[in-house]
Amino acid sequence: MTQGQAEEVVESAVAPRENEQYMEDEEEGVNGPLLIEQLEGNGITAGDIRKLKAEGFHTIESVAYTPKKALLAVKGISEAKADKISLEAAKLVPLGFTTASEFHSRRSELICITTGSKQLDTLLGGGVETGSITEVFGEFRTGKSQLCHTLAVTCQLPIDMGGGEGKCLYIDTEGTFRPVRLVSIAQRYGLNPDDCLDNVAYARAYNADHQFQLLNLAAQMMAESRFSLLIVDSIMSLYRTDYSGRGELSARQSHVAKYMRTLQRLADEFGIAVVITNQVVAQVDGASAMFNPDPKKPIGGNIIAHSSTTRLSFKKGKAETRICKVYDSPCLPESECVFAIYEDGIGDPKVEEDS
Ligand SMILES: Nc1ncnc2c1ncn2[C@@H]1O[C@H](COP(=O)(O)OP(=O)(O)OP(=O)(O)O)[C@@H](O)[C@H]1O
Repeated sequence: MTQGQAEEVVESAVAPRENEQYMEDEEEGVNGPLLIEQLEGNGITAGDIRKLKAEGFHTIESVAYTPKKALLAVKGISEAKADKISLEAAKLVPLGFTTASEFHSRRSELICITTGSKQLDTLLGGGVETGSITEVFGEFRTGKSQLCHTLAVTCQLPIDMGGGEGKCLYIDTEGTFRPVRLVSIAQRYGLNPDDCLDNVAYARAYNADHQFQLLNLAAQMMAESRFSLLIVDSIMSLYRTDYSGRGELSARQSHVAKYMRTLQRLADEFGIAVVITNQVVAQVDGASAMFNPDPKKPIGGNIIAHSSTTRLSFKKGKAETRICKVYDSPCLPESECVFAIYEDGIGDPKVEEDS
């Protein structure tokens, strides 16, 4: 890439919220979510809006998608007011039936974010899909965090380069985020490393409750500027330490369910891709444990299984190579591919030259 091309890429990548295209989109009201302030009027006051925002409702979509019970839980919102808010939100956010063809055309507009590997992108039907949750699970050193680091950069690229033209929000529960990795990856794509780092909002989560509270802040930030990716690396590690033993299992799973539901809501509301990583444990039950010499399964049980849209299993390969298998997906076959981890992020394995 020439210096000129690189500058062009940097210019059109994310930070430019002021970018003309974004402004045009905003003026026409396309693409972005509807800000909660637009609900004011028709008996809904600025004070009501403030109360909703304090509880993490920053868009009209967020109130339209939430159950009435959650609106009633907002301090100072009466039953009549909750009904009014739901009614007004439903006028602006489509909640009814649509035809399959209209849904199909909407889905074809979904952006996929490149993983950095052509083979992995092909396996995923273009890359990591926006509007849904992708779970990546595998043993330690299988490249889960490396993929997250690569996506944190590629999500900032222009759409025609496989990006999402948005910033990244990175929730790190294990302290494995390394900004220096983003610098090398940014250089690979000709992005300015400083801009690239500025476009990643990073938070270290210290316990499961804090991990949840961060989503509230995330919603606020997403309402204020364009994000295309939210990463949680890794989803279950704090739950494993904060909830121990069978006695706390039910409380843990209900907290996880609420967390996953909020992630999906953010994906729907802001059209972002959500990527979560997960650990694995030895599988001691079932047929696969009998026939597989080293069976492993992701943790989090049915809650994680049902709320992740696409589930990918990572395994170690030779040297820097890793194997990705589609474990569960609503539209991808159960196939696999090989990718590799390099200093400049995820890529395709180098073809060995014949000697
Ligand atoms: N700068 C780099 N250049 C090339 N490979 C790297 C670099 N940094 C890390 N790796 C490779 O990435 C692998 C670690 O991957 P990653 O950190 O994504 O693991 P993980 O699957 O997230 O594991 P864990 O569950 O322990 O966090 C290591 O095997 C290492 O060889």
